[in-house]
Amino acid sequence: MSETARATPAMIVVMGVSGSGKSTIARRLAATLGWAFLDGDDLHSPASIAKMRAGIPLRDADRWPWLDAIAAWMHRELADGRAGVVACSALRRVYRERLRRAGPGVRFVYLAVTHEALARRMRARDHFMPPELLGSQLATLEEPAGDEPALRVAANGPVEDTLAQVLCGLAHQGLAVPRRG
Ligand SMILES: Nc1ncnc2c1ncn2[C@@H]1O[C@H](COP(=O)(O)OP(=O)(O)OP(=O)(O)O)[C@@H](O)[C@H]1O
Ligand SMILES: O=C(O)[C@H](O)[C@@H](O)[C@H](O)[C@H](O)CO
Repeated sequence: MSETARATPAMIVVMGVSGSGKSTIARRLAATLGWAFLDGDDLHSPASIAKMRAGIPLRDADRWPWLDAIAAWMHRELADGRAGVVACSALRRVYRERLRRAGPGVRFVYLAVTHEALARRMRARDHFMPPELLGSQLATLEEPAGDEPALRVAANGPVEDTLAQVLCGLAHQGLAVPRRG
């Protein structure tokens, strides 16, 4: 890792549609690296949670204040010199651009999962997000383009495989090494 990379704390946003494994992978990644962790789901307004629970997709107007609250958390952590990991859908490019305002260290890990695996995972869990919203999630998703600071990971397999791929990809970019001991 270069000294420059070491000097600028990283803020990794684990992104993707509902059921792709963002919360699971982001939490594990933060624990492995010893970095701060935020689950973006915890910052949704009660009104947004009620909407999703009722099977109504969020709209841009619902998401902007939420994304700004997440960006504010990332900005505070970076300003205090702390690296972090955030779970946030960040489905559209404009949402990612908004999150990147938090600071130069913001990067994305995109969990790419097949429609079938997503539907299976969403049916299997107990969560406010109903499986019926998967269609609108996929319709809204704009996969990160080549000019965005994003690592794409195929995340159809077991959690441990996905985590290993993420760590390997980040290490390749000189971004993160698991803490020792
Ligand atoms: N490779 C994998 N990576 C992450 N999660 C996986 C994987 N395989 C299976 N799962 C399971 O998929 C489910 C969905 O994971 P999780 O809740 O982390 O997704 P999410 O993207 O945060 O969803 P949401 O945005 O709706 O909160 C969990 O029950 C998790 O254990
Ligand atoms: O951006 C969105 O459409 C939604 O906010 C969802 O993706 C949720 O945050 C979450 O992932 C649900 O569990």
